[in-house]
Amino acid sequence: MSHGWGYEPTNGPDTWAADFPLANGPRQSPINIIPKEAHYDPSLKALKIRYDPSNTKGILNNGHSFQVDFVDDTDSSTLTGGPISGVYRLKQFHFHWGGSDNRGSEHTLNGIKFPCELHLVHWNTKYPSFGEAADKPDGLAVVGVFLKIGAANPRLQKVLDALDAIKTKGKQTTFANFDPKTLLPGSLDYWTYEGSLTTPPLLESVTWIVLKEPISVSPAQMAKFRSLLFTGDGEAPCYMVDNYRPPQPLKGRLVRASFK
Ligand SMILES: O=C1NC(=O)[C@@H](c2ccccc2)S1
Ligand SMILES: [Zn+2]
Repeated sequence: MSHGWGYEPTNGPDTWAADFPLANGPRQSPINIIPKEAHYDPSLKALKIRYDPSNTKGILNNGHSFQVDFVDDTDSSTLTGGPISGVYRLKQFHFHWGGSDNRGSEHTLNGIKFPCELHLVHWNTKYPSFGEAADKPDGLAVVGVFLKIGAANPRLQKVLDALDAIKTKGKQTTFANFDPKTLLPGSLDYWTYEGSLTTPPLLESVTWIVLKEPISVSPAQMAKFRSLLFTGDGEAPCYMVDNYRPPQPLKGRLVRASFK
């Protein structure tokens, strides 16, 4: 029985193409962002992000990361403006991180890896649901935020304090009234490019919006991320670390900047 995809040597990113041929597609993510090679586009609009904390539904260890899910049956938590047209609804946010502070992000900046990267996943309401949007070229928009080692980030703490209750794969717990906007940096300057999901099925449906300004995270807070397990109750424990896909070939794509 073939074990599912993951981030170990036997099932990690280098093995995904066997089951998910899109892995070698023309618009794969993440990428290495080289600011000097990005094209400033004055026609890019400012991001408009409006989240309703009461939409927070819960927090789950999905065996690859942990995610905070949101009620998405109305337009109360949305992303508009920026490089996208129409209204995209917030579905969930999650993170990718490393086993030590020198790695963990999916996107890199001039080849530099950050210890962690936040992804806020939104789907295009021109489609009836996330599931319907997920395989359309304009189906999803993910806002990526780099986390940089520094002072402890008080905005992260409520999320990290919930992790003790979801240590193993499949565990979920109540999590309410959280405003993901509090996790965003002061500047909403961004780079944008057309890409994909960074996990199988690697669908080429994501308009990526990567913020220029990182938010802070302390070494102790990073240790909290690393206390989670990839494995379920009763399985030999394997710490949830290095759950990131490395940068993929740009294949001629343009990376645009919303700022000079
Ligand atoms: O930005 C991304 N990060 C991930 O883990 C991928 C994903 C896959 C399915 C649902 C939501 C996100 S796409
Ligand atoms: Zn992600």
